[in-house]
Amino acid sequence: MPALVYPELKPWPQPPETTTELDYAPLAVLDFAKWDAPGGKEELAAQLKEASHTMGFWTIINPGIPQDALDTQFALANTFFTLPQEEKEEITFVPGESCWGYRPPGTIKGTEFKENLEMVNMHKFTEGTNYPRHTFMKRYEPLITSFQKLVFEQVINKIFILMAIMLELPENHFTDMHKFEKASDDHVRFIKYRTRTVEEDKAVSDQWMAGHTDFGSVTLLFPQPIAALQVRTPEDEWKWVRYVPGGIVCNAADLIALMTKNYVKSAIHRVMRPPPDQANLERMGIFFFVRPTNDVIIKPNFSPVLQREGLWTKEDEEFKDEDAATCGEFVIARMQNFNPSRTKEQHDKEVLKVKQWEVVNKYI
Ligand SMILES: O=C(O)CCC(=O)C(=O)O
Ligand SMILES: [Fe+2]
Repeated sequence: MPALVYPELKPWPQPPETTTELDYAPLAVLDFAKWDAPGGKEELAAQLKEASHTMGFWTIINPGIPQDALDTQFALANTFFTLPQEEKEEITFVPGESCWGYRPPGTIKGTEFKENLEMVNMHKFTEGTNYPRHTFMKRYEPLITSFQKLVFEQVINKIFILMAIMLELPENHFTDMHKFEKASDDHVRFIKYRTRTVEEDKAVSDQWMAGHTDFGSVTLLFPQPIAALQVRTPEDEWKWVRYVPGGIVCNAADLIALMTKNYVKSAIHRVMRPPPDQANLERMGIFFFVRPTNDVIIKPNFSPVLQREGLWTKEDEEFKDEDAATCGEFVIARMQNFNPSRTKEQHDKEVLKVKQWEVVNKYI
């Protein structure tokens, strides 16, 4: 058991669930225990079709990740954030250049207030990748990599198989574009949110992270009970994302939306002050940001579903691979374009052009 192999890791006791009645988003709950049952995959694909086309968010239960493996990752995150500041800052984000390593609390865009979060981004540790890593993280490489591989096999590959089924494509259509062993910007993020007083939060309209979309294909948020995440619904309302015990919250992101002509929605989401019974508790988040491999060309992917929906056009048919951007180029351009010290207004005005694609950063 990993926890016994690394006794020095400080456990992160998960706080109790909120008892506050919140205005929750109606998110589909996909039960992966049905995967091998007759018709199970088809049933799950139908659920994902509806969820990804409307909310862009869904929850997966019974994902096949043992609780002790999750507990160990939370303990790793907790131990990392209690390191002396200079050790955390050994590898630090370079704004406009890279987002690997640690990001200390910054100043909230356009204000004099400090963020209440710190984060660390860990690129997957695969052959041939040479991204900077903390000495601390290197010590735990086998633990980190075995967890990431397990999540890839048990959850990520299955999401992409379901997406292929729902779009009436061969099952390997999206899994061929997402390979753990191949170069891509797949990474895991740990975020620790500290509490703030009512007055401090009031000054920032209770917002802990501005509304945004994610850059890649899909993002996973591992189970944690503090209510803080909100999703922007198709009706343009903010709704809370409900914690489902053992459930992994998933959202679709920009690249999968581009490839499916926005059939799959890249949902805007944000993080807010938790309800009163949880507002005095720190929040630890562990995320898996999944991105296509660097060589994948960003282009509209044909699907009979898109065709029937009238989303497939003559231009899509005539799309030329030669002048198209790859996912590697796209992700680098977006990462370099992201400058945490830039104000929301500056970001909003900018349209980033990556070859044929135009992307607007949405910060709301
Ligand atoms: O803390 C959360 O639940 C969401 C964080 C998030 O959206 C992000 O890091 O992109
Ligand atoms: Fe996000």
